[in-house]
Amino acid sequence: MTIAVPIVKTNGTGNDFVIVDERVAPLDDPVAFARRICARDDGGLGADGVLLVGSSQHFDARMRVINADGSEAEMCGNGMRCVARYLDEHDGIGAATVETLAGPIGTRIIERAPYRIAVEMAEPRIGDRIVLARGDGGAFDDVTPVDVGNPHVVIVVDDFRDIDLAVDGARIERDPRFPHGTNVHFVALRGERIDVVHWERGAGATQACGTGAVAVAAVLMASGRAASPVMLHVPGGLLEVAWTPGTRPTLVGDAVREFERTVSI
Ligand SMILES: N[C@@H](CCC[C@H](N)C(=O)O)C(=O)O
Repeated sequence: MTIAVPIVKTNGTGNDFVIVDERVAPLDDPVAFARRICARDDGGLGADGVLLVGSSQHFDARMRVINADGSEAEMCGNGMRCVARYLDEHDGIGAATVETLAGPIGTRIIERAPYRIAVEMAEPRIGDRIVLARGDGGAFDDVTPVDVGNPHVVIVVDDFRDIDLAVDGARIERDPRFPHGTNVHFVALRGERIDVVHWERGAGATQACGTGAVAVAAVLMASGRAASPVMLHVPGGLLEVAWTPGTRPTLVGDAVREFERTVSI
């Protein structure tokens, strides 16, 4: 039997998602759906993941995050802005609290034309600095694991020419030191300017990663290399993170609705 599923294609700073409102169209097999719809060739729409919006007993809604490879993530910062816009447009909720596997997350619409949204993220837990081997026999010596509800490593390098994102990112994502896999962020500091490129667990290279932006900002602030609020230049644009240790950080960025349609599965 073929089922018609209404979807919204959306992105936050270029990190792109397919939203399915499970309150309207529950999916039997979200993993298979994500793998098919996220494929950038082979007949898919192309996306970094699927965001499932559902009802929550205690909060305004629930968001589940299924990566392009079908794995489930605890949280997604850019995706949360897209869901916040969806809840604003479809449910009339401008300030939502959304249940996730990383706990309840608060959202607030700052502007609507164009959409600019603040997300109150989970407080980052910064691990001890470690060294990781590079593919060429050298080492990355400025590596910090950070938990933002989902796992990240922040690697500061002198120059992006020193890395091969696909090779180094994929290897570190599966390094046995990170039993649940990890998102990987390479950071280059150029005076006041902070550039970041991302390799996401379950999705590969992405234009932006919101939880990753919080991880990067937290590491740079905690080590005295940046002060709040931090502006991060990522491939898809700019992300802003404000944080005072001991509180929850705020991530601010856009939320773009690309198109809505019904797909048959
Ligand atoms: N793009 C996201 C993070 C999505 C989940 C991630 N790939 C994981 O597996 O943890 C963001 O904006 O935070």
